[in-house]
Amino acid sequence: MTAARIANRESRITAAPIHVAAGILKDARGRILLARRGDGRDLAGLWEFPGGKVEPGETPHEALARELREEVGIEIGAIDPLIAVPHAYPHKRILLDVSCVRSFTGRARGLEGQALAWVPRERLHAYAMPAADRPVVAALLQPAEYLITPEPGPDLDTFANTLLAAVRGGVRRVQLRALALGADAAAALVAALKPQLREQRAELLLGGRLGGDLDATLALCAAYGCGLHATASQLMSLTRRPALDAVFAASCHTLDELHHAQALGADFAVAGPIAPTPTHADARPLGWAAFAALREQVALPIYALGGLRREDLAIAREHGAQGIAAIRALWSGDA
Ligand SMILES: Nc1nc2c([nH]c(=O)n2[C@@H]2O[C@H](COP(=O)(O)OP(=O)(O)OP(=O)(O)O)[C@@H](O)[C@H]2O)c(=O)[nH]1
Repeated sequence: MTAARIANRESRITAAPIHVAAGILKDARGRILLARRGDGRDLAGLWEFPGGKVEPGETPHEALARELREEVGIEIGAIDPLIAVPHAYPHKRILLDVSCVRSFTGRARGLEGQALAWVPRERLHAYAMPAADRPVVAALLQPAEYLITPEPGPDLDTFANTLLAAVRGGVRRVQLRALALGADAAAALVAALKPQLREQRAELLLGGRLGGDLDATLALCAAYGCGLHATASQLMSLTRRPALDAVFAASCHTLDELHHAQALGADFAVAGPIAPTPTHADARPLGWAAFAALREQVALPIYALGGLRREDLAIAREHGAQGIAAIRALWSGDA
C-alpha cells in the first residue's frame, strides 16, 4: 500500500462517524423486521435493521422515515429511542442510532431487491448481523438494569429480603457480590436466593470472589446454575470461557480487558466508573465520552457503572450502553 493510500485509509478511520438511523419494526405477532444487505454493498449478506445514513439537514426520525419509505414501502409514525451504538469497523466508524417504531402503515416489501424477514425476538441470534448490531440485539433482549449487591453484612435475612424486594420492583439481573462472606455462608445464601430469583425470572450471577477464590465461585455457579461475573484480573487470567450453563460477564476498565472479554465469548461486560462513587473513591471517573470511545472498539453489550441512577438510563443508551449497573441506586431505590 502506498503512503498516500495509507494516509487516505487512516483519515477515513479517524473521520467523524457516519450517522445511521435504523428502526425496530414489529408486526402484529411481535416479530421484528430484518433486511438482508444485498451483494456488492458493504457488509453484504448480513441481516440488519432497516434504515440508512442520515443526510445533512435531516433529523434521525426524518432519515428513518425516508429510508423506510424508499427501501421498504412503509410510512412510519412516532419513534422511541432504543440505543445509539458507536462502532468502529476496520474501514469506517458509524453511530448506529436505533429507534423503536411505534406504528406504521403499508406492507413491508424489499423495494431494492433485498430479502426481508419477520423474526421472533428469540430467533434474532440465528441471523448473521454486523458487529454494531450486537449491542442493539442485547438492548432488545436483555435487562437494562444490573443490580450489584452491597456487602451482605451479618444480617443475611434482611439482606435477602431487600434483594427480593428489588427484584419484585423490576430488577431482572443481579450480581451477588460478597467479599467477606465465608464459603459455607455464601453457599447457604445462594441456595436460599436462587429458587426465589428463578421464580421471579431474574438472573443470578456470582461475583468472582464469592466463597473465596474463582474456583470456589465456579463450584457454586455449577452447583446452583448461576452465572459468573469475573473481576478484571480474573478475566485476564482466563484463557477460555469458563464452562457454565449460564451467563459469563466481567468487569473491565481498559480496552485490553474489553477485547479479552469479547475474545472469550463473554455475554456482557461492565465498565466504569462513569462518575465519582464512594465505593471506588480512588478510581478516576471515565465520563461518557471515554465510555463511548471504548464502546466503539468492541461489539460486546456493556453496562455503565459508577455513580449512576435509574434516570441515567437514557444517557447511558445514548452512549451505546446496555444500561446501568449500580449498587445503591438499584438496591434501595434511592441513590
Ligand atoms: N441500516 C442499517 N445499517 C447498519 C446496521 N448495522 C450496521 O453496521 N450498519 C451500517 O451502517 C451503514 C448504513 O448505511 P446505508 O445502509 O445507507 O449503507 P449503504 O449501503 O448506502 O452504504 P455503504 O454500503 O457504502 O456503507 C452501512 O455501512 C451498514 O453497514 C443496521 O442494523 N441497519
